[in-house]
Amino acid sequence: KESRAEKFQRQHMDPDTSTVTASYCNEMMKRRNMMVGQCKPVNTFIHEPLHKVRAICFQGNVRCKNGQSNCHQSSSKMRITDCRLKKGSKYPKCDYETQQLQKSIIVACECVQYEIVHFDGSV
Ligand SMILES: Nc1ncnc2c1ncn2[C@@H]1O[C@H](C(=O)NS(=O)(=O)C[C@H]2[C@@H](O)[C@H](n3ccc(=O)[nH]c3=O)O[C@@H]2CO)[C@@H](O)[C@H]1O
Repeated sequence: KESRAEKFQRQHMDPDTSTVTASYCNEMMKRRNMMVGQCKPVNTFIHEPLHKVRAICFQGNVRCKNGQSNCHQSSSKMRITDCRLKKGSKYPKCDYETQQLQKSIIVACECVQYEIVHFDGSV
C-alpha cells in the first residue's frame, strides 16, 4: 500500500521539469493517476529537488487549513505548476489549465521520519 509520503511525491513532486507546456497538467494529472474515479479539482506540482522540499519541514511553522499545527511555509519561493480543472470539464474528460508560478508553499509534515504527507497550499 502507498504511504502518505509516497502519495505526496506521486501527486506533487516533479523535480525534473523546469519549464512546462500548456498540456503539462493534462498529461501529468493522468500520468500520476489523479483522474481515477473523478477529476481532482486542484493540484500543484513542485519543480524543486526533494531534499529542498523536505527541508521545509524545518522552516516557518504555520497553522494548517484543517487547524492542525504541523504545517510549514517555505522560506523561499519555489517553482511550481498549478493545475486547475477547467469550467465545464466533465469526468472522464478532465481538462486542466496549466499555470507555472514561483511561490512560497505550505506543506504538512509528520514525525514518522519527519516526512511530508500533505500539500496545504501556496502564498
Ligand atoms: N495538517 C495535516 N497533517 C497531516 N495530514 C493532513 C493535514 N491536513 C490534511 N491532511 C491530509 O492530507 C490528505 C489530503 O489529501 N489533503 S487535501 O486537502 O485533500 C490535499 C489538497 C492538495 O492535494 C490539493 N491542493 C490544494 C491547494 C493547492 O494550492 N494545491 C494543491 O495541490 O488539493 C487538495 C484539496 O485541497 C488527507 O488525507 C488529509 O487527511
